[in-house]
Amino acid sequence: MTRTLEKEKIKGAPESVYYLPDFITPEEEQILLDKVLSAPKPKWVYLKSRRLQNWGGIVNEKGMIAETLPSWLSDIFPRFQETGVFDGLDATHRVPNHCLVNEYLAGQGIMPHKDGPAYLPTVATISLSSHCVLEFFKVPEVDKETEDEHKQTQEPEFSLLIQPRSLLVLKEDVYNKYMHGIQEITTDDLSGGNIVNLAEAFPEGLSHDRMELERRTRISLTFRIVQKTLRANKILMRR
Ligand SMILES: O=C(O)CCC(=O)C(=O)O
Ligand SMILES: [Fe+2]
Repeated sequence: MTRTLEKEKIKGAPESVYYLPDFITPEEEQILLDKVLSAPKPKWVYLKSRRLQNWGGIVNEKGMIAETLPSWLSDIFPRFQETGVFDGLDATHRVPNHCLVNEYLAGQGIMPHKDGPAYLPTVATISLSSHCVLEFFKVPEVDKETEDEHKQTQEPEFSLLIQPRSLLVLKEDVYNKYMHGIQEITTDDLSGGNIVNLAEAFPEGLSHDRMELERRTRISLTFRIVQKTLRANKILMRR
């Protein structure tokens, strides 16, 4: 049965958040993990609390010098299309042209942030290997510096338990008006943080002895559409 985004709304979360458990199979998860982990060493960019790979090009303000995504990433596009992940965007932009791979060891995370105007406001994330808790903070329209100060003192407005093999889709309002982040901790307490999708994340039910979840290494694949792209040959000609 085809699952569509419309059926995957979460009670207690804004309209534009969708969570699809078991979007890929364990076999597909293993293939993706093997591909990520066998990428050439220079493909990894090391940050203080995670490492990442850019596929499709490097995004900057001027635009992205687009490279075709490898087939091990674009093989999932038909499933995105069946599910309607990128529907509603203008017709020239229905498939992602960029994939950011993030790897978090247990205890690593990402500061609350907005993904920003370089991308169209639909982002689709597939998770591999470990869960995480993604926290959402609503921000008034303020400049970047203020946002940074804002986050630490605030409780999240809502959180999502993101299980391995799931797909998370953030669109419109939640993309534009909320920041999202992952705390730098090794164990998640599922009874805190206002996690609104526990029923979806544990379809078989949640017993009390499972209120704490220990993190393992998590790899996430975040597919996005970069609006401004440049062709490599044009850049060379301008030099
Ligand atoms: O790993 C994730 O699920 C979130 C990644 C993220 O927010 C980003 O790269 O902008
Ligand atoms: Fe993000």
